[in-house]
Amino acid sequence: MFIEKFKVESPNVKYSEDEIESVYNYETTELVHENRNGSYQWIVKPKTVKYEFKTNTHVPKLGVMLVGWGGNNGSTLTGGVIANREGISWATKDKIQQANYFGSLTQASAIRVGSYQGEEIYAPFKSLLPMVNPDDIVFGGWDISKMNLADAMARAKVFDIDLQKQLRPYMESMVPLPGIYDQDFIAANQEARADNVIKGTKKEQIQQIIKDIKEFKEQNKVDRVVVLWTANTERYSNVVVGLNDTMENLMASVDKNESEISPSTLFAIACVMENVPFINGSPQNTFVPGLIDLAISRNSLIGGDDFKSGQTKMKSVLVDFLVGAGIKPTSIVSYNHLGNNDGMNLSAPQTFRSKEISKSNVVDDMVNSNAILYEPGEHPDHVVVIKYVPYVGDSKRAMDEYTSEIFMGGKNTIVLHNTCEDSLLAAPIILDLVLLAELSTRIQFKSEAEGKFHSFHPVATILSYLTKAPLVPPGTPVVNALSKQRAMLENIMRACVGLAPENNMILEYK
Ligand SMILES: NC(=O)c1ccc[n+]([C@@H]2O[C@H](COP(=O)([O-])OP(=O)(O)OC[C@H]3O[C@@H](n4cnc5c(N)ncnc54)[C@H](O)[C@@H]3O)[C@@H](O)[C@H]2O)c1
Ligand SMILES: O=P([O-])([O-])O[C@@H]1[C@@H](O)[C@H](O)[C@@H](O)[C@H](O)[C@@H]1O
Repeated sequence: MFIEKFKVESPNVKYSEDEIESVYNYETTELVHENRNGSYQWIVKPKTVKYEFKTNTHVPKLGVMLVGWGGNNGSTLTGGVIANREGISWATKDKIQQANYFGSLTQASAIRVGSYQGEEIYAPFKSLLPMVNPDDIVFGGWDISKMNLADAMARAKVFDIDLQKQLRPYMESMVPLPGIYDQDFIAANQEARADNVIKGTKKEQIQQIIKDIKEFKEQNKVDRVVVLWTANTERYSNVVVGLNDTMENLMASVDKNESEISPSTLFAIACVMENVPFINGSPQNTFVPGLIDLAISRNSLIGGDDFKSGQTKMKSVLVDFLVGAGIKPTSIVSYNHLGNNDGMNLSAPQTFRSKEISKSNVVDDMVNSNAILYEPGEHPDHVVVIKYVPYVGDSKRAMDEYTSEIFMGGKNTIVLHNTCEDSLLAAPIILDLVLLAELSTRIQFKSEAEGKFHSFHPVATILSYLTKAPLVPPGTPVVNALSKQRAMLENIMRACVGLAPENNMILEYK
């Protein structure tokens, strides 16, 4: 059975006008490696740590500023939210289609809250904690192309024509602010698009971005702003001692107008300086060490990298299943072609390399979790191929082959074919990223050992379910397995309302 909402009644949860307070017993373990009776043993000690959470329940009016607003993802998300907000339906060759948020974890997935009279009871994921209603989001942003959002939507060729016609009046007045264009960081084939750029030094560009954010916030009377990069994939920035390895060096490099500071890092600096959450939806290393340093020093949320939308999302499920089942993936080949502008930008070796990295590292945690299957340092052959084929447009054609070793020397080969508009996968993920980033800034918590409440670490690991290459605080583990990432997110939100993690034991029926 499905219920729309629920309230937790527990001595550990208190609802007030301004916040939800919860006390949560975090069940974990402590390991020791000790010499017992002359031989070293691993001892696992269950440990309970008491945490307190406070979630501010005042949901802000949220402004979302997209870098790359006029792109396929940016125009598709903007149009999709408008269609949902206005209740637009449109004719397709099959039926009259209603707007929906399918593909969004926060808007279209469910959680199990328990059982009632022998029936499993589920509720919307978004019913766990008060979240921004996406219909209320005010969109804005920047693009190096000055095309308005209605024309950009037509250029993207993602939405059905009848939908585009109905959306055009809402979108044609939306014009992106000038972006920061640096031909050294994206493919040369993007130059023709760059007719809407901020001139000046890198420092002046940062100051302009800060000014844009302040004016957007004032003009639209929004309470909070989240900035998300859905602009083109850049090449990796060189990380150099003295250039961008510390926040002092990074800021000094900006003052010296150092060429190696990328547009995405400039946007990130502006956002950190304004304490505006910044999320990187692309694979490049926007978050050079100096930027991470700066975000931590100012406790300003940063998250990324690279939306996890299709092939990689599937990979982080399939390899988790195989390794979890004791089957040994030995060869993974991920090929796709697509014909959108992203594909055209990725046709350059330096920008493709950024994507190849983010798409290749996604199996590391799963492989490293099982020494029965893999010797130290052993890993599957893993190849990523992306080709640009203009004719198919945004309709990405992904083909994957997974070969594994199975029982008694057997081999198993799984082949997948996956076709859909890439932007229809990415847009709901962008929505989740900005909604969860905003929510996480309203949560404070502390353990029994800590004197005062604090926010999550500014490097927002909580967003990892939505990214190919999760950005994590230095020295902390990267988890890519999709089920673990989703469970982490849901269970943290459950803890905020005093609910235990979903352990799927349902002992009551055993
Ligand atoms: N399924 C997906 O679509 C998917 C999945 C993962 C990651 N991504 C990443 O998301 C990003 C956007 O994808 P897309 O399909 O919308 O691409 P797109 O090329 O359609 O849109 C990118 C937009 O950014 C603009 N732009 C480029 N550099 C800019 C800058 N410095 N400042 C402001 N605007 C700039 C371009 O003019 C373009 O309008 C890409 O980096 C892509 O790799 C997409
Ligand atoms: O998310 P995913 O399907 O693994 O990866 C996708 C790539 O396969 C695609 O070629 C690229 O254009 C998209 O930006 C996205 O990164």
